[in-house]
Amino acid sequence: MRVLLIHSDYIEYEVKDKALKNPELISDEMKKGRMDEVLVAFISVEKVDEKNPNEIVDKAVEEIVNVAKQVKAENLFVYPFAHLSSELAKPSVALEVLKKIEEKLKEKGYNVGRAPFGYYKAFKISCKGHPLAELSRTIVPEAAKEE
Ligand SMILES: NCC(=O)N[C@H]1[C@@H](O)[C@H](n2cnc3c(N)ncnc32)O[C@@H]1CO
Repeated sequence: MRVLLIHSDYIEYEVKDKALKNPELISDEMKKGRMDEVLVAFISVEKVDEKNPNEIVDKAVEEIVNVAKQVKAENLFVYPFAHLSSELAKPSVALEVLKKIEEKLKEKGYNVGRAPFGYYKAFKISCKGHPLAELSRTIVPEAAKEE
């Protein structure tokens, strides 16, 4: 999994078109969204993550929470982003992983938003620009490390 973390004044998105034959079913209210004072996690779920999705979910949550505590962010935004890797997991696995990350972050008490999966989206983001405002993480299952 590749994660790009941007501590932002805001992020806003608007769904434009389907990017998959069967994108995530969404309500009209999910077609646009905005979150303020937010740590945005752009996430590419990778093929190697299919070896142990649950482990990847837990590791991603741990990484995101660590950064959220450092930048004192209470609002988090999970953004499906297929552009951080050339070896992507299949959409069915990726969506489940992203949903579980969202769910576990909520369980930890954060306000969590998530952009719809399987769409082209317009988005605007305002990076805060402080030294920890732009971070990236690569997360791999333990099983993959032994190969
Ligand atoms: N910016 C627009 C976009 O990325 N759209 C992507 C994601 O929303 C989602 N998607 C598909 N596979 C993945 C994956 N492995 N990881 C994350 N998202 C995925 O499906 C769209 C087409 O790839």
